[in-house]
Amino acid sequence: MASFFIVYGSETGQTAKVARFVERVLAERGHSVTRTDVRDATTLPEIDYDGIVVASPVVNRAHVPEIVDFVGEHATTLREKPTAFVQLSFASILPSEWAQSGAIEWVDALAQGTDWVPDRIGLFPGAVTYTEYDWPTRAAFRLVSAVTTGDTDTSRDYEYTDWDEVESFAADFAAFVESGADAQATESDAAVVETAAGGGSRTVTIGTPTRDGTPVEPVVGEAAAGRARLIATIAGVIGLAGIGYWLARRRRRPES
Ligand SMILES: Cc1cc2nc3c(=O)[nH]c(=O)nc-3n(C[C@H](O)[C@H](O)[C@H](O)COP(=O)(O)O)c2cc1C
Repeated sequence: MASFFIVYGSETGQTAKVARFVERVLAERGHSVTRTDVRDATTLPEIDYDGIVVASPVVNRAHVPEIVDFVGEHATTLREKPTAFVQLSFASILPSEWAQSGAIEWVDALAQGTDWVPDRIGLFPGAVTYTEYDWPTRAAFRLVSAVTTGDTDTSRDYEYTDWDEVESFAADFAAFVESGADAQATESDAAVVETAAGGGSRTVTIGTPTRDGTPVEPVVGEAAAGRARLIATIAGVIGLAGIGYWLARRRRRPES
């Protein structure tokens, strides 16, 4: 029996759900598991576990700040132990190459900032939980969804996480820890690639971007697509005006 520590951050609950699921997979293999919401833990336990799982969604192009702090604080321990990092994002829902490479770049940024390269990395599609969002977030996700997944019914939530893939990932990490960190990736439906980062090798599991694995065509009507384009154009003009204003102010500001 090995001991595992799972620490996660979650804004709207999907990563918490994944953390609970990973806990169950590990426990079913006979391991002892401690699972902690990074925000609930007033003091984090001294980490002395055989394997550590860190999980975070991407929110506004970054991981949950408390998770980043946790990794920074415990980087030495994380470098010495078998570790897995689980990332949930909207980008991983999308089959396009830019979205997929963007998803791994967030992990690269975390690894570079903390000098920690997890042994196993899982990039999984998250969820769009319209019913949990405030109206600006709901509107933003409706717009993004209109031009990507087509899932724009804001009266319900959309879960894209493939639980079989998360199970394979958790089982693979368990096998890795059980065998003294020598195990190779097990069979999985998800793409598993070996890459080098920061001088070490790592195994990245890339969750299937859509429910059935086929690229999604934007399933929006012409009118909706036209509205989305108009809003995007207005947002772009406002953004550019903001940058112009900022530059103008900077130029006028006297050198100190
Ligand atoms: C306010 C907000 C900002 C988000 N920003 C991003 C982002 O920049 N990139 C991305 O790929 N996904 C983004 N997402 C999608 C989340 O990563 C996804 O919904 C994930 O499942 C959320 O996990 P959680 O429920 O554990 O918070 C964002 C979600 C929210 C609510």
